[in-house]
Amino acid sequence: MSDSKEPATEKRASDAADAVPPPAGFDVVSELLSYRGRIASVVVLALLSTGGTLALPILMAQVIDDFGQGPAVAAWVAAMVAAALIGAVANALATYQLQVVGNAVILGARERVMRHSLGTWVGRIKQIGSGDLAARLTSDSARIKAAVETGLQLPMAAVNLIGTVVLMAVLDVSLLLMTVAAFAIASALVVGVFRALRRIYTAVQGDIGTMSERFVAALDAVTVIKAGRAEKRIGDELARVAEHVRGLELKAARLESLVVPTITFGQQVALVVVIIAGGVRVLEGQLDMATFAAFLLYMLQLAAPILMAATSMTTIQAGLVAQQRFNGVLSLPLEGDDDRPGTRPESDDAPAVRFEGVDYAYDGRPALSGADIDVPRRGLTAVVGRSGAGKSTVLGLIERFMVPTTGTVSVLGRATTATDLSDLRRRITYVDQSFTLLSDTVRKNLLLGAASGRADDELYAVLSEVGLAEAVRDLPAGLDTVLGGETDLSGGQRQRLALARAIAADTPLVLLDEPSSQLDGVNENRLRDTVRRLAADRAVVVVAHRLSTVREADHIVVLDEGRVVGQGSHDHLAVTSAAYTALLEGQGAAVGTSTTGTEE
Ligand SMILES: Nc1ncnc2c1ncn2[C@@H]1O[C@H](COP(=O)(O)OP(=O)(O)OP(=O)(O)O)[C@@H](O)[C@H]1O
Repeated sequence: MSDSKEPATEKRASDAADAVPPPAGFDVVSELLSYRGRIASVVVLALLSTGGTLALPILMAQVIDDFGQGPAVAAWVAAMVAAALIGAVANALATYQLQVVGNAVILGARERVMRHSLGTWVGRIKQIGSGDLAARLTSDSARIKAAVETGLQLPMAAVNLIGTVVLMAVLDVSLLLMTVAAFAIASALVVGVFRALRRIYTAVQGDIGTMSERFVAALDAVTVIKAGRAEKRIGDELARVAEHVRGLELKAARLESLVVPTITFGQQVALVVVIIAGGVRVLEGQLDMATFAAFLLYMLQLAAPILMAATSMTTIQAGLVAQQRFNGVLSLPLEGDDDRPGTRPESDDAPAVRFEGVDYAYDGRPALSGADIDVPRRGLTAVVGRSGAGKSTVLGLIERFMVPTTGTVSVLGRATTATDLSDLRRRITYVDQSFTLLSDTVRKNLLLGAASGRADDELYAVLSEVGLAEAVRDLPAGLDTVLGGETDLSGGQRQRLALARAIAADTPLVLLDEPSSQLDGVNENRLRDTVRRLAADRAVVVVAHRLSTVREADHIVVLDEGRVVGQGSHDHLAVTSAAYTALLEGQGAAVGTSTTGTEE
C-alpha cells in the first residue's frame, strides 16, 4: 500500500496542530546541554592543555634570560617538559571526552529518526524513500557527529586564542596590532567562503540521499534488473548520480582548500611585518631579545587556534545542513497525532467494516468516490475490480494507513479516526500482496502482532494448520532460524508463514491482498483452505485477483474506477451487475444465478 500524500491526514494534522504540539526538532545545542557535566570536564581539560601550551614561550624566555646558569636552565627545561606533558595528556583526555559526547548526541538523534520514520504515515516514508532515510542515519549523522566534536573544540580554540593574544599584548602591544590586522583581513576573506560552502553542502547532502535512494530501489529490483540484463544501464544511471555528487563535492573541496592557505597567508604576512618592525626595535634597544623571541613563538601558536576555528566552521556548516535534514524527518506528522479516540464501545452487531460515503484521493487524484461498503462480521468478503479500481486503497483505509478525505470508515462499529490507532490495528491482521516477512526469526515473524511467550508446541500447531510445521522443523534452528539471509523459505512457504501469522494473531478481522501472480495448484489450495478456515469465525476481506477466491466468497464488493458498483453474493451479482459479469467473463468464467444483494 502506498500513498504519496494523505491530504485528509494533513488537514487533520493541521486542524489538530493547536491541540497537539508538533514533535520537537533535533537541536544539537540543546542536546549538548544534557551533557553539561562532561562538557565541563572537557573545558577544564582544555584549559589545562591550553595552559601547558601557553606556558612554553614564557618558560623559553626564562631559559634565554638565564642562559649560562646551568641549574636554573635545567629547572626551566624541566618545567617546559612538564608543561608540554600536562598539555598533551589533557588534550588526549579532552579529545576522548568529545568523542563520548559526540557519539551520545548522535545515538539520540539516530534513535529518534528511526522511531519517527516508523511512526509516520506510510505515504510519507515512501515519499522520502528508504535509501534517503538510510543516508540520513549514516552520512548525515556522521556529519553531525563531526560537527559536535569540532564545535566543542571551538571553546578550547577560543581560550587558546584569547590567552595567546593577552600574553602577546603583555609582551608588546604595537606588534600585536600589526598581527591582528593581518589575520583580520585573512579571516574576512574566509567568511565569504563559508557562506558559499553552506549552499553547496545542502546540495551535496540532498544528492547523497537521492543516490542512496536510487541504489536501494535498484537493489530491491535486482532480480528484475538481472533478468532484463539491465545491470549496465542501471549501473550507468547510478554512476551519473554519483558523478553529479562528485562534481558538487569537488566544488566544495575547491572552496575548502582556500581556507587554510588564506589563514596561513595572513600568518606569513604578519610574520614578515613583525620580524621587520620587531627587528628594528631590537636593534634600537627598545625591545629585548627574549621578549621578541617569546612574541614570535606566540605568533606562530596563534595560527593553530585560528586554523582550527576556520576548519571547524566548514565541518559545522555541513553539520547544520545535516541537522536540517534530520529535522525534515522529525517534522513529519506521526500517525495517531490527530487521534481523538471516541468513547463509543465496540458493537457486536456492527459489521466488521463499514464505509459510509468515503472519498479518497492521492495527490488530488480520486481513487475512491462515495464508497459505501459493508463487510459482514463473519465470512469471506472479496473485493473485486479491474486494475486500479481502488481495491488496495480500501484495505489501506481500513488499516488507517491513510484516512478518508470525506466520509467514515468504521471497524467493528467504531470510526477508525475515533479509535486509538494501536487499538484499531490490534484487531486487524494485514497480509500484503507480497506476503512480506521481517528479516528475523520464524518465531518473531509468526508472533508479529500476537502475544509473545507462546510455547513452541502451540506455534508448531499454528504452522501445521498451513502445512508448514515440517519445513520449519527442518530449518537449521527451527523456529529461531533467521529468514531472508542464507536460510530462507520458498515463495509459497513464505506466503503460508504470512498467513500463519493471521492464525496466531487471532484477530476478528483479517485483510489479505491476494497476489495477482499465479500460485501453483498446491499452494493455491492451501491458501484457499487457510482463508476458509480463518473466515469460519471472523471477517476476512480479500482483494481477490483469482476467480476461485471470488467463487469462495460469501460476500463480494465490486469496484469500478473508485466507485462501488455492486455488493452481494456471487449469484446475485452474476445477474444484477454488468461490471461483475464483465469481470468474470474477462477471466473466462461462466456466470451463475441470482440470490440476494444490492446493485448500486
Ligand atoms: N501511492 C499512490 N500514489 C498515487 N496514486 C496511487 C497510489 N496508489 C494507488 N494510486 C492510484 O489510485 C488508484 C487506485 O489504486 P489501487 O492500488 O487502490 O487499485 P487496485 O484496484 O488495488 O489496483 P491493482 O489491482 O492493480 O493492485 C489507481 O488509479 C492508482 O493509480
